[in-house]
Amino acid sequence: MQKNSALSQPKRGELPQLNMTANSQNLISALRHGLIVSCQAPVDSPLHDPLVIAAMAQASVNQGAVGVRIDTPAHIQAVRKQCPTTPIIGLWKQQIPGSEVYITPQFHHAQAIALAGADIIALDATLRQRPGGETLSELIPRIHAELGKPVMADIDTLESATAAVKAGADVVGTTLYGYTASTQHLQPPGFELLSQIVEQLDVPTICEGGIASPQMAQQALQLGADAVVVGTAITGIDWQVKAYQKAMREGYEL
Ligand SMILES: CC(=O)N[C@H](C=O)[C@@H](O)[C@H](O)[C@H](O)COP(=O)(O)O
Repeated sequence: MQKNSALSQPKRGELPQLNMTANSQNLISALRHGLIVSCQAPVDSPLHDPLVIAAMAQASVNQGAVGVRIDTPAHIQAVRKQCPTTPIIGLWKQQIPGSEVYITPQFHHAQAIALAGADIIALDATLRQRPGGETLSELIPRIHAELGKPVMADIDTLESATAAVKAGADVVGTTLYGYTASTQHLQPPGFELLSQIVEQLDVPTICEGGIASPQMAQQALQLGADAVVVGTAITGIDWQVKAYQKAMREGYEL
């Protein structure tokens, strides 16, 4: 794997001064055609613990994951400590009253996850109104200029992907396909959306959401994804056990 200078660690509380273009390119090539494991857990789960999340991240890296996707500053900090050179896509899920945007909604959330050690800042890049009124085309350049970090735009449609690229996103991800009012009738993974982005936009694209088997991850690459994020199918014990339980109970009661 190419040595990624962007991943060298700044001193605590410091943000690195980076050449954004070189930084983004290094990161994208470090992730190329690889598996990124999303190590997250529901807040009411015993797995929602920095040490547990860091152990899941380390286990993923040991088996060949090229990066991890991590929620909250505390978990990012723990993973950064455990896996000093692993690319971390960081986010911070925050529900803000009156807004549907919850993945890294505002600049100060991006700043907190950058300081915690994230290499790439993932944020909601749907066309929905952001809390605080900051637009995507203000937020992304601000993250570049003040935090020196590339941005992964979590989109739901081709329109939002196009707007994100125009706003300066370094990578787009199909993360929110199926999770917004305009896409809730659709079932992830967003393979059709992925194909449209690959055909129509010139931007590195990550297939994320609903990848439930190695074969599906393979299919995403064949459709042109630059990398694939898998969460629930690998690290989602709570969700998986619930699904098994439900299906078995239903089958038994029939
Ligand atoms: C929609 C949303 O909030 N997605 C989140 C984004 O970080 C996570 O809850 C997902 O687990 C992640 O996107 C990976 O997807 P899947 O777990 O389906 O492999």
